[in-house]
Amino acid sequence: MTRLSVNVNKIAVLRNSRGGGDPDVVRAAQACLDAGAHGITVHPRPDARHIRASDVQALAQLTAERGVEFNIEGNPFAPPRDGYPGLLALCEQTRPAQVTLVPDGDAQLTSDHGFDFARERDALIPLVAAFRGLGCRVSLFANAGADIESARAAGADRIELYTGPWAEAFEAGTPDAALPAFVSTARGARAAGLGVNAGHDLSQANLAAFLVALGDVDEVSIGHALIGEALYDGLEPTVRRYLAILEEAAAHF
Ligand SMILES: CC(=O)[C@@H](O)[C@H](O)COP(=O)(O)O
Ligand SMILES: NCC(=O)COP(=O)(O)O
Repeated sequence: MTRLSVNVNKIAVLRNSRGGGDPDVVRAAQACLDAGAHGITVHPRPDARHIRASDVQALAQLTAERGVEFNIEGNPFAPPRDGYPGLLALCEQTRPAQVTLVPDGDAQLTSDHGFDFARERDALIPLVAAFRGLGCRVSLFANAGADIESARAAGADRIELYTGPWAEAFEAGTPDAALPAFVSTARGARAAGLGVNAGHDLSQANLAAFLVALGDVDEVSIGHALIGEALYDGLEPTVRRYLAILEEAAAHF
C-alpha cells in the first residue's frame, strides 16, 4: 500500500501568523500519527515563513520516538542564512529517513516544478552522495516526463512526481489528458530501479484516480489540502479518510 506522509507546513503558517506557539506543530503531527499516518513531512523554506529549524528538531525527535519516517524537503543549493542552516546541515542534525530535493527559489509561492535532470545532474551528484552519506534516502522532485536516466545517474533512490499539473487537470475536468505522462514516467523510474513518490496539491478528490492509474506509488506527501479539509472534519478523521483511499486504491492491484 502507498504510504502517507503528512506535510505539516500549513500548521506552522497558522502559528506564525500570530507569533507564539499555537497551533502546535508537534501536537498536530502527533494527531496525524495517532490516526495512522506513516510519516511526517516538512518543507522548511530559507525565509522561515512556516517551518523553522526548531520545528525540524522537534519533529525529528517525535518521529524517532514513534518509529515513523521523517521526510525533509528543500532546495539543496539554497545557502544558509539567519534562522536557516541549509538543508544539508538540517539533515546532519536530524538524520531524517528521507530527504526530498526540490529546485524551488525564495520567490516561489510554493514548489512548482521538478529538476531539469539533464542540466542539473552533475551538480546534483555530489549533493545526493552527501545526503546518502548521512543515511538519508534521497528522493528528487521530478516533472512528469522527466529524464529518468539522468535522475538515476545523479544517484537518487527515488523520484517524487510533482503532481500540481495532475491536480489542475483533475480540477479542469481533463484528468485523462494529464495521466499518460505520469504513468510513463513512473514506469520508467521503476524500470531504472528507482522508487516513486508523489506530491503537491493531492487531495481526497484527486488522489484515488491518480493512484489507480499509476499502480505502484511508494509514498504520497500531502499537506495543503489535508490541513484545509481538517478544518471541517478534524485532523484525525481526515487522516483516516486518506488512509482509507490508499487502502482502496491498493485493493485494485
Ligand atoms: C515539494 C512540494 O510540493 C511541497 O513540499 C510543497 O512545496 C509544500 O511547500 P509549501 O507548504 O511551502 O507550499
Ligand atoms: N511533497 C509534497 C508535499 O509535501 C505536500 O504538498 P501539498 O499537499 O502541500 O501541496
